[in-house]
Amino acid sequence: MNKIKQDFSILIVDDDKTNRRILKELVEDEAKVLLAKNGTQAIEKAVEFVPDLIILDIVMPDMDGFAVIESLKKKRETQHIPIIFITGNTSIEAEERGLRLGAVDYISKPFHAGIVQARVHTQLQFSAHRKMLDELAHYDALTGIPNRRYFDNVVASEWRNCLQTEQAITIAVIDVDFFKNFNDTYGHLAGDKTLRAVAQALKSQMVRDRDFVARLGGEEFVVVLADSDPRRAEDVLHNCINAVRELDIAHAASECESCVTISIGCYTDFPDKNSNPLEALDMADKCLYFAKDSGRNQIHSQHSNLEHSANLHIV
Ligand SMILES: Nc1nc2c(ncn2[C@@H]2O[C@H](COP(=O)(O)OP(=O)(O)OP(=O)(O)O)[C@@H](O)[C@H]2O)c(=O)[nH]1
Repeated sequence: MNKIKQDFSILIVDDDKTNRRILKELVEDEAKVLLAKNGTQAIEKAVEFVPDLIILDIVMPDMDGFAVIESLKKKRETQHIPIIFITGNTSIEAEERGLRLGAVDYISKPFHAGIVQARVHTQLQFSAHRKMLDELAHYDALTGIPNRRYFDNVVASEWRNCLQTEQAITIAVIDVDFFKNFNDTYGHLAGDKTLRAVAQALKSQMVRDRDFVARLGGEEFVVVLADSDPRRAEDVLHNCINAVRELDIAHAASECESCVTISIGCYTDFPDKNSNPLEALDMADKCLYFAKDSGRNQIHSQHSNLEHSANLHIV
């Protein structure tokens, strides 16, 4: 059996210290092991570390394994984590309940070491495939940053968060200036290299955990700044413009500068029940056209209920 080589982690949840130690020894060749001795600790560690697999005991004081799995399946950040029950409860009813609650496997104690290892190995292989599919589905192949699909998920969930917390959300659409001319002058491969460099420059400005940048397609990128003061959002976007200029990629065919630059359309909204992220994206896109019409290499920003609209030139 080939060991899984990727960086995996497994959370072992058992109230019995000896069981925790034995299980740890069985799986530690395949993955980094985290330990929890009760249900509360298990949930805390699952949320904090989001392990690739959880091995869960059922009979524990205070909170049993069924309550733990129910709680984990309700949380967005942990609901996808596969869970194997390992338990002394050998009844058919318990096994059926565990599987119906979403466990991927059910192993009875006393367990056979080789069987535990084989089943854990199988689940880690599934995890490896899931990760690969997730990568393909959510990341842009050229630049390595999140893609349009990932953006759609993030903006929808951040919109809901900001609606609940009554915080502002900023969506900014970013376009590389005169990129067709760039390709025509320097070739498509140089164009690809530039898109990768621009993506990294934008990513380097996403300094807070929730700051998000994705490639929308072609030479267009999008930034989401949730729970962010509009002034801070504008600062971040200024920094994006400067970071791209500082790449200092020659662009002899640009009609606004001698190096590669970007234009940004920025829309800030306080979400309410009548607004939605797609409309906000559309507004940001309209702002982008203003920025382009006004000479490119600049931000045009608008705020929904602040009656504020401005062109911010970068020198
Ligand atoms: N190298 C490269 N070029 C791409 C890629 N995707 C889109 N493009 C090119 O990006 C260019 C976009 O051209 P336009 O939409 O006319 O935009 P522009 O030339 O930047 O003009 P403005 O937006 O008005 O400044 C086209 O030439 C596309 O072929 C890609 O993945 N790699």
